[in-house]
Amino acid sequence: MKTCPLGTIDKNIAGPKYRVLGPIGQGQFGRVFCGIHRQTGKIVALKQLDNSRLTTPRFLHELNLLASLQHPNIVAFHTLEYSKSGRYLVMDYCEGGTLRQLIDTPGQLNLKQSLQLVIDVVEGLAHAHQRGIVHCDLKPENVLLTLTATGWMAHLSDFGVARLLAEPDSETRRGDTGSPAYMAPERFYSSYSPASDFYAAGVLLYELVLGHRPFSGTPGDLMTAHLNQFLEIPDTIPTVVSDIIRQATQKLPQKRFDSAQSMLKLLRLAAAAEERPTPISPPSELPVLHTTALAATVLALATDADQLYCGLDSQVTCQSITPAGFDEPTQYPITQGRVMQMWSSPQGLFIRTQRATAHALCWRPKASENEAAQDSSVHTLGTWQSESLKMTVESGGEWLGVATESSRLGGQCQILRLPTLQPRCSVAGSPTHWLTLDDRRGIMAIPEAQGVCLRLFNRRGNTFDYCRLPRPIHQLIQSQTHPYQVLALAAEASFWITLNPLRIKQIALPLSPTFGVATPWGYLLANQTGGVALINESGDLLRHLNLPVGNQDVVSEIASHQSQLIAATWSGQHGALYSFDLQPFIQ
Ligand SMILES: Nc1ncnc2c1ncn2[C@@H]1O[C@H](COP(=O)(O)OP(=O)(O)OP(=O)(O)O)[C@@H](O)[C@H]1O
Repeated sequence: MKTCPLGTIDKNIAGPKYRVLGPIGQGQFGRVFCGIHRQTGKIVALKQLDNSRLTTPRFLHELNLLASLQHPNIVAFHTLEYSKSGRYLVMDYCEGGTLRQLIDTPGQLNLKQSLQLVIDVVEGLAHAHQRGIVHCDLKPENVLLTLTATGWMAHLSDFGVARLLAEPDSETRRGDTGSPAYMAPERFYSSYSPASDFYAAGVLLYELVLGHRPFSGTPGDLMTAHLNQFLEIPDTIPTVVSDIIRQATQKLPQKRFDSAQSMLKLLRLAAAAEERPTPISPPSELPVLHTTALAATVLALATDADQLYCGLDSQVTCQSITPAGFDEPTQYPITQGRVMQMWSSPQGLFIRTQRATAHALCWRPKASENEAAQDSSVHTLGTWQSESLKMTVESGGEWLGVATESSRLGGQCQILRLPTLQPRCSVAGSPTHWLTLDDRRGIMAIPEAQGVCLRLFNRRGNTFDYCRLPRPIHQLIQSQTHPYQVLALAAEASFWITLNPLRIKQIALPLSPTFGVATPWGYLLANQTGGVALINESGDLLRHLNLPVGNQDVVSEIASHQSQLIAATWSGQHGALYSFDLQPFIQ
C-alpha cells in the first residue's frame, strides 16, 4: 500500500497504465475507482469486475453490449484491463455523479433542465434500440452526469441487465430483473421490448418533475401498482409534459411511443415551450448584531480567533471581536502601497500591497503569549515587479504562491516557503486563480476558449490537467475542513469540487456572488448589494439571505468569524462595519 497523490490506496491496483485516485462507488460486481491514464493524463472510471460475483458469460454479455455502443449519451467504454487484483472495465469518467444524487439535492433542476436530461436519456436509448439492445434497467442510479457549458449532460450506464432483442428466451432468464420501481408491467413477466425502456423513462420524468416516484412499497406492492394502477399527475404540471408521462407509462406496450424518435419529438416540444425560470424563494433579512462607522473603504478583511483586521488604503487596523461588538482599533501604517488582500493564518497576518507595478508581501507575526498583540509590528517579506501578480497563501501560513506574467517567459508561478521566501518549486502557466492545497500540491485555473481547465501541480513542479469547468470562474476558495475540496465561483452557478476522487456539483445560486469565504460549516457568499448565500460542506445551498444595508451602500468586503458574518459597506462618503449572527441559519 503506497500513498497516492490524493489519498492512501494502492495506486497500482488497476495495473501499470492507470493510477488510481480514489474509490467512487460500489456496484454489485465490485468497486468503481476514479483513475488517471499515466501517459495521457485522461481521467477515467475503473470498474472492478469481481470474479467471484460476476460469472464469465454475464461479464462477456455486458462487455459485448458496451463495446457495440458509441454515443455521446452512453458512458463510453474504452478497454478492459487485467491486473493482479482482477479485471477492470475502463470507461469515461462522469464527474457529476449519478442522476439519483442530483434528484436527492432539492432545488437543483427546473422543468426545462429535467426535460433536457430525459431527452439525453432517450437519445441514448434510441442508439441502443437501433442496435437491437434494450437497456431494461433504466433508473436514476444508472444515469451518470457530466458538465457542459449549458448544464448537466446525461449518459446511460450499466448495461448489465440489458437484453438483445434477438436473444432466445432461455438466455434472457438469468435472474437479472431490473428495479421494480421503474419496471414496465410486461417486465414482471420476463417480457421486454424498447417500449419497456420508454416506460422507465416516463417514470424517470415523473420523478424529476414531481420529486418522488409514482409508486412505492415492497417489490410486491410495486408490481401490483405497475400492473393495475394509473399514475396520478397533478394539474400544476404543463399538459404537454403530463401527456408524455401518460403515453410513456401506458400499461400495454403497444399503446406507448412507437419509437424513441416519437418520444423525443414531444420532449423537445415541451422543452422549447418551457422558459420559466426556477422560482426563487424570497430571501430572509439578517438581523444586525453590531455596527460601527468607518471613515474609509475597506479593501480587505480577515479574522482570526478573536481579532478582526481591516485593510484600509495604506493602513491595517486590528480590533478585538467581543460579544459587545468591535473594540477600539489599533492602526498599523503600511508603507509599501495600498492593501489589496489579507490572509490570516496560524503564523500571523499576511498582507499583499500594490503601488503601480510594484507588489509586496508584508507580515505581522502572531503575537506570542507574553507579548501584547499591539507590540508586534509589520515586516516586508518581499517585493516583486510585474504588470499583473496573483498571490496565494496556504491556509497553514507555511507556503506562498506567486504568479507573475512576463512577456518573454510567459506565465510563471513560484512556490516559496514562508516567511523566508526560500524557493520550493516553480510551475509554468498563467492561472487566473490558484491555491496551494497543502505542502505538496496546489491547483490552478487556466483559462480556455470555453471556461477553465483546473490543473493540479505538485511540489516538484509537475502538472496535470485534472478537470474542466464550462464557464470562467472569478474566485477559487479552499474548504476550511477538507483541503482537497474547493468552491469555484462563476456567473449564474458555482461549482463545488472534491479532488479525491473527482466529483463536481453545479450549485444553482439565487445570486451572482462577488465575495466568498470558507467557514467551519461550509461557504459564505455575498454580492455587492447585500445578497448572501450559505452553502454547506457538501455543496448544498442552505439559505438565501439579505443584509439590511442602506440603498446607497455597496458591500466592499466580507469575512466570517465563528458563526458571524462581518461585512464592510461604503456609500461614497460613509462606511460601516456590520456583524450578523448566522447561527439560526446554519443548524
Ligand atoms: N463512469 C463512471 N463515472 C463516474 N462514476 C461512476 C462511473 N461508473 C460508476 N460510477 C459510480 O460508481 C457507482 C457504482 O457503479 P456500478 O455501475 O458498478 O454500480 P451499480 O449502478 O450498482 O451497477 P451494477 O448493477 O452493475 O452493480 C455508481 O453509482 C457511480 O456513483
